[in-house]
Amino acid sequence: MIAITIDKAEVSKIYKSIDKYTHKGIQGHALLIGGSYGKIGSICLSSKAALKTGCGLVTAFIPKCGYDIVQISIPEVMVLTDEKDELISNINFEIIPQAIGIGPGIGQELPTQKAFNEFLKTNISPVVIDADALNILSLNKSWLKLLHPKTILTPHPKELERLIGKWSSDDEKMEKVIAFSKEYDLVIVMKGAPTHIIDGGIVYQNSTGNAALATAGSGDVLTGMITSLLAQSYEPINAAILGVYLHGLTADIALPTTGYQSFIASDIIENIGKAHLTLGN
Ligand SMILES: NC(=O)C1=CN([C@@H]2O[C@H](COP(=O)(O)OP(=O)(O)OC[C@H]3O[C@@H](n4cnc5c(N)ncnc54)[C@H](OP(=O)(O)O)[C@@H]3O)[C@@H](O)[C@H]2O)[C@@H](O)CC1
Ligand SMILES: Nc1ncnc2c1ncn2[C@@H]1O[C@H](COP(=O)(O)OP(=O)(O)O)[C@@H](O)[C@H]1O
Ligand SMILES: [Mg+2]
Repeated sequence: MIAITIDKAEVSKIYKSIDKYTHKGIQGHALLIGGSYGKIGSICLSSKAALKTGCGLVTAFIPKCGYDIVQISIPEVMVLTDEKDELISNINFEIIPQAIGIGPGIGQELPTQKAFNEFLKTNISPVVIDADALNILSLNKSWLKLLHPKTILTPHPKELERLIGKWSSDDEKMEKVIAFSKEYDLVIVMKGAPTHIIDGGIVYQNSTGNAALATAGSGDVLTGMITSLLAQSYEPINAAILGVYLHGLTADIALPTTGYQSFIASDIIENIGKAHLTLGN
């Protein structure tokens, strides 16, 4: 096993500054798929985080009940809706996104499981899989074979346990995740304090972030950030590394003004610009 610390020196090697003559068409189009009745906020957070991380265009695919919510809270984001009001039942779109993030707030209802299966069978874009989309995979483990190489999975500890089963020590957990990553050729963002990223036999350990991130929606924001970087043509492992680093850095930057208690997921989004500025333009 090779262990690498994700710090400023490591991230500077992969960071791409913005070309003076770029335009929104070149900056990449990210599609965020998720949300259900009562959890539209998750996709608002992911979509806004994607835009603030630098991709040129963002579309959210949500159930109908979220239409006004997303359009009013983030006018920069385009919206496509499912035919159902309260959940996603048929993931159907004509745009060609450079990256897709799927799962925040999507729920695990049977029609949503079916829609996710159909999506996995037909999708051709690089993907980040999070939250309930991970839980749906755990309920249907044979679908793991449908994932393209280097698909990014972003489980928190409970989601990870549902995917790979229980462990009795940190060493055993790492062994199991490495084996899982190798078996399906996946990039695993193993969220926690600290977050590790596992790509086969290489384990990256993040150095940014703090307990202020223990707040609702902070993972939804991370999904938007990594999807945005994928859409900007970062290789999957580099999108995961840079996304996790910047996400943690926002909390380190904000902490002196927010303290741990009042920091919320929107504060991550507010501080993405300052985090970027520590690396370049
Ligand atoms: N505003 C919105 O719309 C929001 C919508 N959201 C959406 O809600 C959906 C459900 O997602 P979810 O993660 O809340 O539920 P779930 O998978 O059951 O996991 C919870 C359990 O996991 C554990 N656990 C978690 N972290 C851990 C850690 N670091 N370390 C250790 N344990 C940890 C812990 O288990 P316990 O320790 O209690 O056994 C906890 O009870 C999903 O689609 C998501 O996107 C949310 O993002 C919130 C904002
Ligand atoms: N104590 C902590 N220290 C550092 N990072 C944390 C801590 N608690 C949570 N995080 C980070 O916050 C995020 C939480 O993700 P997740 O549990 O999916 O949140 P949600 O589903 O509410 O959006 C992860 O990136 C995790 O690493
Ligand atoms: Mg989550």
